[in-house]
Amino acid sequence: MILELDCGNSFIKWRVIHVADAVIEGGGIVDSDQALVAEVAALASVRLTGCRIVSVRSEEETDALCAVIAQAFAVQARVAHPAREMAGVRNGYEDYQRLGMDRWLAALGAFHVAKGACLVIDLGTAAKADFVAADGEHLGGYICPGMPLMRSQLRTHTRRIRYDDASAERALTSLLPGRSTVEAVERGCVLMLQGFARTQLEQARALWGEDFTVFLTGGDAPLVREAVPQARVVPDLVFVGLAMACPLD
Ligand SMILES: Nc1ncnc2c1ncn2[C@@H]1O[C@H](COP(=O)(O)OP(=O)(O)OP(=O)(O)O)[C@@H](O)[C@H]1O
Ligand SMILES: CC(C)(CO)[C@@H](O)C(=O)NCCC(=O)O
Ligand SMILES: [K+]
Repeated sequence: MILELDCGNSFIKWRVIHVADAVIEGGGIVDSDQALVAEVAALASVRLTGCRIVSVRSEEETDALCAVIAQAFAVQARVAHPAREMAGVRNGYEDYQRLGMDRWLAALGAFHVAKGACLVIDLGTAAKADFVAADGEHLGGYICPGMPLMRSQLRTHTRRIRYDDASAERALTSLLPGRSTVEAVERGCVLMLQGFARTQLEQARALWGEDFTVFLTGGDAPLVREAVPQARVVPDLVFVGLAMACPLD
């Protein structure tokens, strides 16, 4: 069994899979290295033979996580690194090392699955879109604040926007104009995300007509599902790319 980690800005997504057949033994989402070790160790009969990591955190934080993994499970983690070209995809950044590894791996995974032009929309702490043409050329993409950042900016920079998580969740049962602060903010931010997703779709149409695949991933993907009904929702798209970048056996 191997441990796979997608280390985002706010959360670490983890899963344990059997290498031979990729059957998933367990998984979860945690907000600290310590919680990660506790959850993985709690998985019955976990015997890890390897670990692969994609991280958008600093080198120091990523190294510290690798050390924690080595200590807890006696495996040396493989960390995915930037590449100019991989699996038929050519990195579109002027400086390929600057492209976020989560974006790069999601693009690799998407092109591998689509076998043609594709648009990846990844909604996490940040909202990201990336474009890969049919010949594998990564055209670049867009980065915007995601739902958590939009919400916290409003809370931070206003005096009178204050509400709790439970009422935030209740507010999203509809997207009608809000009749309370929590409804107005939560629904407004969801409409921003949906607008982001629709605009990316327009860009893809302008580039490729109807001949492309749209992928939707990230923790907040469900919030825009209806706005882009043609999208394939693939929550583990980054893991698909991670397996390609860091093969283990
Ligand atoms: N079980 C969950 N735990 C935490 N967040 C969740 C969960 N399910 C959905 N979410 C949503 O996912 C969002 C975070 O998404 P994600 O985990 O993809 O972010 P991230 O990887 O930390 O950020 P980024 O990819 O931008 O670095 C939060 O806004 C939250 O609303
Ligand atoms: C945009 C984020 C923060 C999203 O996780 C990540 O992909 C990242 O740190 N990227 C580096 C900057 C860039 O991709 O241009
Ligand atoms: K991520």
